This record gives sequence, C-alpha cells and structure tokens, in this order.
Amino acid sequence: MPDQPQTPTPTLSQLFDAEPDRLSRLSLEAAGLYFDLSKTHLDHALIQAGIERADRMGFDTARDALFTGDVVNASEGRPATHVAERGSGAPEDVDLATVRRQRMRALVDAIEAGAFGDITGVLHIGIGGSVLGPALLVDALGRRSSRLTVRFLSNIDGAAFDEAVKPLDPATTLVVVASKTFTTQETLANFEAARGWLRSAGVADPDGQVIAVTAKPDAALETGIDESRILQFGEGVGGRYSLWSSVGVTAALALGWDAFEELLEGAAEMDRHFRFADAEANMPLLAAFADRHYVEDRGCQGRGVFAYDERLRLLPSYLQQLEMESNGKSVTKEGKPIHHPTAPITWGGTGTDAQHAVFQLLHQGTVITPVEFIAVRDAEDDQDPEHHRLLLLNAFAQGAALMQGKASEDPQRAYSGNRPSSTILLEKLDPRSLGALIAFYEHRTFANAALLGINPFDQFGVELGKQIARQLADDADTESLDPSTRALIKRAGV
Ligand SMILES: O=P(O)(O)OC[C@H]1O[C@H](O)[C@H](O)[C@@H](O)[C@@H]1O
Repeated sequence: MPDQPQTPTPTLSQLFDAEPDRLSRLSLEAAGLYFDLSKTHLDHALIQAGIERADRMGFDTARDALFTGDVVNASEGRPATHVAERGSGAPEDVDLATVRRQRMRALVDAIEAGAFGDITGVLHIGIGGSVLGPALLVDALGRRSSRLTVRFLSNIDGAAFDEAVKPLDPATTLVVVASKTFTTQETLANFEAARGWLRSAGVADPDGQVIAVTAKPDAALETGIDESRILQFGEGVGGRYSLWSSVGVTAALALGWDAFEELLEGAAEMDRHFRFADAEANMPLLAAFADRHYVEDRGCQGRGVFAYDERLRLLPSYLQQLEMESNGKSVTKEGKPIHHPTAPITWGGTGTDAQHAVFQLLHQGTVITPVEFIAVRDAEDDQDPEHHRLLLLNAFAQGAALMQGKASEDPQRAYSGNRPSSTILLEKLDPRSLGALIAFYEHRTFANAALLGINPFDQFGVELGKQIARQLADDADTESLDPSTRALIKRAGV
C-alpha cells in the first residue's frame, strides 16, 4: 500500500493565521494571573485529545479526591491535604489546619509582642520542601517590608552555615527548625551547629530561642525542644506542598500575618478555578495538555522557566522540586511501567540575564525547549519605570523571536522560529498573586500526574542515595561498593 501523505503539522504562525480566535481562547485570566498559551502548539484537536485523555484517566475523580481529602497518595496510604491549609479541602481537614494555624498565629503574635526578647533576625533551617517555599516567599515579598533579617540554611556544608549566620546576632536571633520528619541529616546537623553558635555567644538558654516545625512532634520533643515551641503540621502535607502550613512561619514573621493570610486566599482562589473552571478554560489543565504534548509527542525533555522579575529569581528552583520530585517517576500509581516520557527537566533562570547566557540554545539549538516567561505588570512604586518597561519588553520580544524566527541565506544567522513559549503576567507581585501563582503550578503538576496515572505525592527516588550515605557515615565498610566509589572515598580521606 502506498504511504499516506502526511499532513504537515502547522507552525505557530500558521496556527494564528488559521484560528482567528486563537488569542482569546488561549489567553486565560484567573486569580490575578494572565496566562497566554497562544504561542504553544495547542490547537482544537490537541485540546480535545487532552480532554478525552483526562476522561479516560479519571481526571475528574482524581481532582475531586484531592479536594475531598480522599487517599490520593496510595503508596503511602494517605490524602494530600495541602489544599486544606488554605481552606479548600475536606471540612475536617480544614478545621484541623485552622486550629494549627491559630496556634501558629498565637506564637507569631507572642514573638512580635516580645515574648522571646527583642528578636531582630531569623535563622530558618530546613532542606528541600522545608526551605524552598519559605525562601521564595521571603525573597519575593520581603525585600522592602521584612522587619527581620532572615537567613535560610539548608546545605550540610559548613560554609553554608558560616554564610547564613554572618549577618545575624545570636542574642536576638530566632532559630526555626523545619523538618517534616525531623530525621533529616542536614537539618539536624545544622540545628546542632546553631545551638553551638548560640551557646558559644553566651546565650543562656539556647533552646528558648528555637521553634520546631514538624509533622513529628515527638521527634522534635526528643531533641529537647519545649512543646510550647513546636508547631505541628499534618502528615498529609507533602514537603514540597508545605509552605501554606506552619512551615510558612518564617514567612509570616518576616512579612506579617496579614500577608500570610492573603497568600492563602490567593491560593484558594486558584483552587476554585482549578476545581470548577471548564476544561477548555482551565489554566492548570491546559498547561498540562501543553506539557504532555511537548514531552510525549515532540520529544522535548525540558521546560525552561524564566522569571523576568528579580523578586521571583527563586521560582525556578522552587518549581524544580515541585515538578521533578512529584512527577519524575517511571511507573504508574499501580506500579506499572510507563513507556513514554513523564516529567521534563524543569530548569531556568532570571531574565534578562539568561538572555545573555543560555538563550542561544533556545533560539538556534537542536533541542526544542518550551519556554515560560513570568513577568509582573506593575513595578514597585519606588522602582524606575523605564527599567521595568525595558524588562517587560525584553520578555515579550523573546517570545516573539522564538515564534517568528528569521530567515537568512547565512545558516549561522538563520532562526528557525516555530519555538513555543507561554507567558504568565501578574498584575502586581503581592502575597495574593504569588499564592495563586504557586497554587497554579501545584495544580499543573497534579494535572500532569493524573494524565500520566502517577502518584505525584511520594518521592522514593531520593531514599537510596541517603541510605548509602548514612550507612557510610555510620560504618566505614566500603566493601560492598563499586571500585570507582571506593577510590573516591579513599582519595578524599573520608
Ligand atoms: O522536611 P524533611 O522531613 O526534613 O525533608 C526534607 C526534604 O528531604 C527529602 O529528601 C525529600 O526529598 C524532600 O521532599 C523533603 O522536602
């Protein structure tokens, strides 16, 4: 039989020509965010295919289960209750989260009222999900308003400790130790180092300046922290979904309680959008359709996220954990192998800096990477408006250039174009819009997981390396190891 002639896939420019309503259909607004997906290859057919796939994969049921507190994390036999932290979950989960938040508020109020003396700084110790969220919040929103000097400490490297404590005065620093499990090696080692730092500075009662945030209060108690200074959060709140819980206490201290509440309200608004908007206009779901298309149909194994706003410079690293730890899996939630790619590598940086470093590959490289620009319409009042105008124009110019390309007789100077991007524009960067933005990414991750049939709430992949490191730290027996690793250990003398 002769080969059927293949219909060429339309380019982005051709899609705009063919679909007069393209921009209006693919530029969505919700919870203070404008999300323009029109420069992706999503078209009617792909959206319909996505909706059919969502039906086939039981997306509606999975989404209901998330919001009604059913078990969505089957491998660990529990619900995912981060949505309840912002009032969107099952009533009993919301009630429990509210009680815990009231306790947290009482502690924040007490600290502000001087119950811990004159506090001028916070040393927040935690790693992974116990630090990336609070660091993003404080960096994004606390630049002008933070009343405290806040430092985040995660790495076990002593150099990180030295740098973190440098601007802090031990006598007036509150130490927040955040760890869901309260067993994490780095966090416990840094906690011990912080105690030593307080002690050697002559602080009479070092533990009196410590707050623990954990899902395992007994483990925190065992380290000697008083019950009155332990803030508990639920087992159902995954680390990378935990900034809404008491893990956010550092942000609440730095930004003020009202700001923390507004953050939760912004996230709740995005929860409502994700839960109730039709599929064709559902931001996280449409974004997931585009993600699946690029990863599975076009072989794009990466997604570049570029914040065209210095205040959002930590967003790419926050999203790396959220997306790669959630969906970087190769089996379904039933344990069946998945025979196509799952999560792309999330990477990125800050615009305009990244334009002068990595955009060459985005415009002319052989690897096509969908790009996401995140920008904020309004600058801060005291920012130079002309700088801000140039910043935004640069972001938009990059998206246009990626799509339109430029022909040239000189191949070195030719741009193929037809390279996809999406743009998220916030009206302004405030707690509410940042809450909505982060919740948007959570739900996009969840929607991808549902379309793939995987459980986004466990992370067994991180265990093996930790186990081997722990084993080596306890017992120098290297016999079971490969020759390369043995040689490295010997050479480093560790
Ligand atoms: O909060 P902790 O229990 O200390 O865990 C901190 C982090 O470490 C683990 O290795 C996981 O990869 C992360 O998901 C988690 O957020």
